[in-house]
Amino acid sequence: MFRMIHLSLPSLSRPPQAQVRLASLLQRLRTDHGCSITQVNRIFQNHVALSSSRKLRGGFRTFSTSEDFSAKKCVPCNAKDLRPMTEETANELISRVPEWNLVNESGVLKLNRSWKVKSFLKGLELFRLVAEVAESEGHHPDLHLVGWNNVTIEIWTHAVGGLTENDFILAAKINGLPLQDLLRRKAKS
Ligand SMILES: C[C@H](O)[C@H](O)[C@H]1CNC2=NC(N)=NC(=O)C2=N1
Repeated sequence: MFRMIHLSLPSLSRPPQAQVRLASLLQRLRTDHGCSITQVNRIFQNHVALSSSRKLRGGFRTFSTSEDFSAKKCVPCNAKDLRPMTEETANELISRVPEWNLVNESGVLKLNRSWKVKSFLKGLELFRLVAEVAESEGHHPDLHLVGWNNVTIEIWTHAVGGLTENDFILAAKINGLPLQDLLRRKAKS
């Protein structure tokens, strides 16, 4: 059973004091919330990001710092406590999905990446491979194929109007697809 722990988390942007406060906070997780040592260690090892939602007032979602996003599974987007992440958190995570860009489209944060494919049909084949991953994750990208060979994929969580960890998981899984044969060779510089 997933239990949301509402804690006023110290800002991690000022490491020295925050680390001390964080250590005592983690002690409180054990004493006040009955977390086991294993649970506390898992929270400590993970990057803890403040939820951007006022309603959660210091609630938090953890983003694994070590685990590769492609090894994770998306969660249903209709989960009640799902909130868009802050731009600060997105900027911390973007380096974990190489070749993807973080864009802010009229206030909505999205991930996007473009490819040049060999042909229109290869573009549709790329869409099919991506669609298989999306369907298995229950999380879907916006697909664009323009000028016959220019593919752009945008990923964001429509249910919350911004980015969640699901988007980074889907981007990482798309990075793992065998797309090489569909793509035009980069012109020799
Ligand atoms: C219940 C299920 O999670 C929703 O219908 C999913 C389907 N795929 C989705 N994909 C994306 N990108 N955003 C969503 O909000 C979303 N919602």
